[in-house]
Amino acid sequence: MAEVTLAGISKTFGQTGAVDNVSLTIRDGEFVVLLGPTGAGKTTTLRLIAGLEAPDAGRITIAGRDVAGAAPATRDVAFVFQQYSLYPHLTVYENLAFPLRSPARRLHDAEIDARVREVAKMVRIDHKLQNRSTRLSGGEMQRVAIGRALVRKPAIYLMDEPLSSLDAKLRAELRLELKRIQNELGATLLYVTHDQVEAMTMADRIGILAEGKLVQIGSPREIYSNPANLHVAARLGQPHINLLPQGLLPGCNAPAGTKTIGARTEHLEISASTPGNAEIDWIEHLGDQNHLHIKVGEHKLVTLADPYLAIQRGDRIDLKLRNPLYFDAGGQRLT
Ligand SMILES: Nc1ncnc2c1ncn2[C@@H]1O[C@H](COP(=O)(O)OP(=O)(O)OP(=O)(O)O)[C@@H](O)[C@H]1O
Repeated sequence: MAEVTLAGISKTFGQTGAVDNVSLTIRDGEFVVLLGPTGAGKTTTLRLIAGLEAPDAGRITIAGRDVAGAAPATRDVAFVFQQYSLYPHLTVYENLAFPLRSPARRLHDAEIDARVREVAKMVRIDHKLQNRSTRLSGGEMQRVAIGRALVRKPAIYLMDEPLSSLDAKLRAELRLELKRIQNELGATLLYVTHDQVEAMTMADRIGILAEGKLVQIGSPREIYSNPANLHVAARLGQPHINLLPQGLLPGCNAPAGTKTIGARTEHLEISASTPGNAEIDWIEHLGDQNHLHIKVGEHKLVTLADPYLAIQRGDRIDLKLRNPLYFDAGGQRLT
């Protein structure tokens, strides 16, 4: 595995800026997740590294080698796409073996066989090796697609929302497995998603992309607790961070220039009180937790609560802030 660097990479398509001056190092053995809304430039970044697009400006190195002008096949990367893209006429075994059969590799059949069986076990598809790839469930097909990337040991794995077409249960399962496999292999991996749970649970570092720019990069904890601006704060956290005007709630010590207060569940203190400064507008019961919808005058906010909290719709409460996040008029974080 190897380190991959992007230095000042930009790419436009006609009038559309897709990637704007992005600099990023994916360290050897690191799992980096690019998180951003649709159109943020995530896929384009992967395609630039793979050599499927050429940058307008900037430099990409893979294992220390400048890859400008190098064809995709010579870049030593493995790409997993959102859709399974398996060879339908081949068995699972042959799909997995395919990348190893290239004449340039000159691998013996015994070596290929050993590697295919090893990877099939890793992605837990070893019991279906002789099945036609079309006779598999969606989750199994995606395991094979991931396995087909893993049979090779490239400098970097590039994965573009590989779990997004699966149902929630399978996604959660494969998320864990992918992280385990990456750990076992010590693989360098750049993974694109717009799913914050995937980013939080798998990444060593998360890079937040917005309109082609890398707005912030850091560990999941850093990005969650220390967002650089409103955009980043709004990308992580469930329910979404509440954005309130300065002065609406008591209990904060806002620095000069504060325009907006960012309050997540852990930044809010609730106590039953009449008359109180807020009212419970609605309660959503999710089983293991409740979402409390709270009205403060004209403003509405949402917070998580213990399902055993003795509170009902229409109750008056006292709502106070506890070390919330502060943002200026331009949306930049103030500390
Ligand atoms: N081949 C292309 N031709 C023209 N415009 C393109 C092309 N590829 C991407 N774009 C544009 O570049 C911008 C970034 O696209 P990109 O696919 O990288 O975003 P993304 O973050 O991966 O989005 P998504 O989550 O929807 O996949 C978008 O505005 C998109 O329309």
